Amino acid sequence: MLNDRVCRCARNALLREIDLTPKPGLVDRNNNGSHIDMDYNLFCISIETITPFFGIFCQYGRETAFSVAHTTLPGLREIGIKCERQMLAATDRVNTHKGAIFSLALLCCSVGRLEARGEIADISNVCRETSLICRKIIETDFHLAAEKTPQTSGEKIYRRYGLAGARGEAVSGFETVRLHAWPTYKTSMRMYNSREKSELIALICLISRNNDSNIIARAGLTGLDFARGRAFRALSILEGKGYEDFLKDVWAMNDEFMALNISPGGSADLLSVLGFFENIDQDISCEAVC
Ligand SMILES: CC(C)(COP(=O)(O)OP(=O)(O)OC[C@H]1O[C@@H](n2cnc3c(N)ncnc32)[C@H](O[C@H]2O[C@H](COP(=O)(O)OP(=O)(O)OP(=O)(O)O)[C@@H](O)[C@H]2O)[C@@H]1O)[C@@H](O)C(=O)NCCC(=O)NCCS
Ligand SMILES: Nc1ncnc2[nH]cnc12
Repeated sequence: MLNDRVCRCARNALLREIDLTPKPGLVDRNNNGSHIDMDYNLFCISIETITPFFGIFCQYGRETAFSVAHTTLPGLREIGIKCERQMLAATDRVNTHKGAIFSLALLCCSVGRLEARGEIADISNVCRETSLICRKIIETDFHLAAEKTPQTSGEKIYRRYGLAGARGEAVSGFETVRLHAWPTYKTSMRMYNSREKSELIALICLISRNNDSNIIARAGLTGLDFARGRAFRALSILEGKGYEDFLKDVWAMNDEFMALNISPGGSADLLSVLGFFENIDQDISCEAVC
């Protein structure tokens, strides 16, 4: 897959995420969720700003494909920090996609590494490669930096609760997406033949299972427990009463999350990861057929 196709896969995944409406507590086409500092247009500006970097992440993966995976993370992070800076410059310092940059950068780099070695860049291989790149990230970011004053939400949350947030998800090879949201999405696509309905069901599945550091940072473990339980309840409504009742309940969830300042930003990023999975899955099947 050419670097510009990888860029398109990542950009499309980010656009599908921001376009999905409703999304409890999150920015969408209808409202800004639990956010006073960002809206739909700002996310679109952010997406166009960071998109070119996904090709650079992929090219970096091609150039370091035969290096031991975890030794390439510092170099990838240097590019990621430049990308973050461009994002913050474009958004007047609002953090729209810090987590999405991290997750998608790893996936784009993994595509480059696999293709440079002549291996197929399917979901399973890309997730395994990402896990190998991040193999030492918990040790280096948290344990070796134990004396360092925690600066970010993730560092503070790990220090306090032992939950690894975005890093933990990457180390697991995006297990919450791979083992839960992606199968749920594929089943929903077969049942409803609707990408929008399937994306929303997958998002609620993610919220029900994800240890989202954004929720913890804003509403503590109590907020995380509430959000996960509330998402499970919406899924049980889907199973028991069907999609229309589920959708009504998700709109109610949005009001409840906003009242509690809950924003599942990490789950929104994992929905972008799911969109990236679908795009590379289709690209492979397309290449196979085309
Ligand atoms: C590796 C880093 C990204 C780690 O950053 P941090 O130490 O902060 O770690 P986390 O808090 O764990 O995660 C950072 C962001 O990742 C998203 N996230 C959270 N939990 C999960 C999860 N379980 N799975 C996946 N992703 C997760 C989340 O990002 C989204 O939410 C942000 C917007 O929400 P908001 O509440 O507005 O956030 P704030 O502005 O911080 O709060 P307010 O001030 O508004 O109240 C947005 O970022 C979304 O993307 C987490 O925020 C990082 O340290 C790093 O290394 N970056 C530089 C290197 C780099 O980019 N490398 C790329 C190649 S490796
Ligand atoms: N749609 C969204 N709303 C709020 N935070 C997010 N982080 C990633 N996507 C988001």
